[in-house]
Amino acid sequence: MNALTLPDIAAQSSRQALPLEWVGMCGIALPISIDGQRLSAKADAGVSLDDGEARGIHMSRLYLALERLEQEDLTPELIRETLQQFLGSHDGLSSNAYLRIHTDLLLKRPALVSPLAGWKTYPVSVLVELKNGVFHVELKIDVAYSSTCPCSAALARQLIQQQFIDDFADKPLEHSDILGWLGGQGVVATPHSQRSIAQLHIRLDEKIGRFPLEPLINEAEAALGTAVQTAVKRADEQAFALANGQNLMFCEDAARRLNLALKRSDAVSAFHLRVVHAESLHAHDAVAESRWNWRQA
Ligand SMILES: Nc1nc2c(ncn2[C@@H]2O[C@H](COP(=O)(O)OP(=O)(O)OP(=O)(O)O)[C@@H](O)[C@H]2O)c(=O)[nH]1
Repeated sequence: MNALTLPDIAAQSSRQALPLEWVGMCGIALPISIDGQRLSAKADAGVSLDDGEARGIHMSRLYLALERLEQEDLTPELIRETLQQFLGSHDGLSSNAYLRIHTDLLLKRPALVSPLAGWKTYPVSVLVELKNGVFHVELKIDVAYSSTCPCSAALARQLIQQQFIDDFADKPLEHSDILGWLGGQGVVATPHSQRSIAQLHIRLDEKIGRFPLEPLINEAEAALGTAVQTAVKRADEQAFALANGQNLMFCEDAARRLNLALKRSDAVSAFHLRVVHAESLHAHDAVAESRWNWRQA
């Protein structure tokens, strides 16, 4: 037992009386469960420090309030209660509470044709705040997909047409010759495509009871049509080539497709999305953004 009283610096008065918008801890290791899946997460937990005279907040009280999140499945209601606990333990000091949880969701995805499947990770952040008594829940989800440039595809087709003119200028058009030509030397050019990423920042409807991560990812991937694959045999790769050919996309096209898909979702009340095409034509990226009902909280 320590005979001396432990100094409590946080309880002292601040020399510069000034409120602060956010004070807390970032990068706290936290095991969580989402829909029964155990995940490794990092949490950023904070409150406002409204009392400008107070030297500091009580970090340990926020840290300890996170304990419940490792014991129960993560839901908006559980997080709301955690934020209320943040504020309850900072009575007179704080009126706003914040929590950000960053994790990688793991989903098993089937191959396009063969009876195979494999795992994909989706970086996900759950961003919540209890500000002026109003509870906001947002999700950030990254979805990777392939985009084939429609302009490049048209230019490649034109070169193939030119090759056809050159190769068949003085020849009768025989079915077997054309078939062979199409499967070989005729296709002289291919369009460029790139691995692309859709960064979805979604504000959830306040009535939502669970985090609809998998449904939102499925809707985004369906809208794009070219989600990156896991287990791939040649039959799957051929189906992927067809999917790319049927879904030629500029970044603007991808952003518009996602906009329409998210607007259809009952779970979504607002969004700000960003698509990034890591161009193979350029050393820089092609980027488009789209917002709906979006106001910075
Ligand atoms: N406020 C604040 N605390 C910090 C910081 N860095 C480390 N800490 C430490 O976080 C620890 C926990 O703070 P408190 O929650 O106030 O700890 P406590 O006084 O034992 O707990 P309570 O009795 O509940 O107030 C303290 O030892 C602080 O020194 C900082 O930048 N700000």
